[in-house]
Amino acid sequence: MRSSPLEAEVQKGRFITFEGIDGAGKSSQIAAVVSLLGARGLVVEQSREPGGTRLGESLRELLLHEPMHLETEAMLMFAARREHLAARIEPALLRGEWVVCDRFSDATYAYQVGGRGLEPEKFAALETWVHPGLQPDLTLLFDLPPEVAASRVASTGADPDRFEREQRDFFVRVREAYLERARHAPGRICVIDANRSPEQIREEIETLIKERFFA
Ligand SMILES: Nc1ncnc2c1ncn2[C@@H]1O[C@H](COP(=O)(O)OP(=O)(O)O)[C@@H](O)[C@H]1O
Ligand SMILES: Cc1cn([C@H]2C[C@H](O)[C@@H](COP(=O)(O)OP(=O)(O)O)O2)c(=O)[nH]c1=O
Repeated sequence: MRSSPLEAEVQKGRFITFEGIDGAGKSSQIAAVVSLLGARGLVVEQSREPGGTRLGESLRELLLHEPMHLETEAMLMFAARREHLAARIEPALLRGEWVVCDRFSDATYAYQVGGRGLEPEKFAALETWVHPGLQPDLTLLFDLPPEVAASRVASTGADPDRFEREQRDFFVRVREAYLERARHAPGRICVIDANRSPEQIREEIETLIKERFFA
């Protein structure tokens, strides 16, 4: 028996992504959103890019540590994403589950187009190839000055990867590309001022998610 449009709507899974330059503070906020959704009885699939599958995690290792041509980098990001979509994201959404993902294609636009200088047409061709017609339902873009983000990354004491070792102007370009992408998709991408306390940010995100999905 076919479900009514209302039932179909209720059963439909939602796709939420988190974006921002390295050190923006996404990680702990993702955990808060996952528990907020879980507390509503929703089944939530949490993942990250590059990664999310065994193959994707192997590609992540290469992407984060192995020097490579910028087009190789862009294509490997999308190769990992293709696998991730097929193996996890699309099946979860079809089951009516919610997917919360640390980064998606906006990161490729920001880092590879904005940061590295990949031609936007090449990015658009890959995006159309890999996920035609699919975009997140909501993207939370954590925005803050690169110098603040860099000092947060440094304070973790962890060995910086290939991206985290980039200089300030790289992150200025990445940030600008993210904001440009947000200007083109104002209904999907919400810009969050990430240069505030974790509590203030969490409150804003909780309100936003309640208004967007549960009002
Ligand atoms: N709002 C915040 N204010 C100050 N420090 C923060 C904030 N959010 C996160 N941090 C700290 O900054 C560092 C990077 O945060 P993280 O969540 O790993 O960033 P991301 O996942 O965006 O790279 C961590 O040490 C974290 O504790
Ligand atoms: C998904 C994606 C990530 N990246 C970069 C951004 C990050 O520097 C890096 C890994 O992202 P992330 O998991 O946020 O790093 P960390 O766990 O260290 O906070 O990959 C791209 O350059 N393009 C992409 O498409």
